[in-house]
Amino acid sequence: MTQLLRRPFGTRGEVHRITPADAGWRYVGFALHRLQPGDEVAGATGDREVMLVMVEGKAAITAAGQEWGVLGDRMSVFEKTPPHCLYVPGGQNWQAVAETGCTIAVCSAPCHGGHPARRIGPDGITLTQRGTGTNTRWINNIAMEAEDYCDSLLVTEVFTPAGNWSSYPSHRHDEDDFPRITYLEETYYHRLDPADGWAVQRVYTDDGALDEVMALRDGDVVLVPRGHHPCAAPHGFGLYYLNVMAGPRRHWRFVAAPEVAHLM
Ligand SMILES: O=C(O)C[C@@H](O)[C@H](O)C(=O)CO
Repeated sequence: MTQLLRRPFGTRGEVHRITPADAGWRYVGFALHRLQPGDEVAGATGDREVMLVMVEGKAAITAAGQEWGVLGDRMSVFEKTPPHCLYVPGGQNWQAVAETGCTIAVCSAPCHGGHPARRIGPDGITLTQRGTGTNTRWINNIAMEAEDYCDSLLVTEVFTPAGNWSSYPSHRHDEDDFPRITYLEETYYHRLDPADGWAVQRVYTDDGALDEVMALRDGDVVLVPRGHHPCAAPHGFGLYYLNVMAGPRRHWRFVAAPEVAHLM
């Protein structure tokens, strides 16, 4: 069975690489680069579209035959300011040269050639409250359904205050039966504040065939191939994550877990 919890495999350069082949699924790819000033990273999109997310720090970006200047602003995700991102369609090259220490996420999914390269954020991304009480969390929609920037990628950031839950009430999006539910694979890139903290994510199906409860550390990635996927941040530790979802259609429709359906 695919290992769902992925620790970073390095501290500089590429530290995560999730490919569909490695994950045992068909759509979502996720890589993460941690660069020092002057470091370079480059890629070719091929038959996939890519969303470059400046998670932290600044880098000069060239992509799709254009210079996009220095992208990035916040030096810590916990500043909670909106991210600078760049959408790069299939069949293009991209390159980033770090201006400061920086963390760049490369979110990818199959493309159909429908969208041009473009900057996304920080303008137009507004931190928005979702949920109430201890289920309050704060969302930066980078490219969800309402943002028609991509062929198949859905990308969002979530800030879960210490002591709260998110991706909750538990829900799944693992069947292709639109409009009731859509099939979307998903990755979570997790960060903790302070960084020596921890949080918890459970990935489980209604029949219990999949049921994993994972202790998350700063910088971990979790794969959600199916099932419900709630997160909890303990008192004292704020949780940030970057979600990437993709599937055969670009709609996020989910079904609640039976035990929490009344909370929806
Ligand atoms: O609402 C949240 O707390 C985050 C979720 O939207 C998350 O992106 C997810 O669970 C997607 O299915």
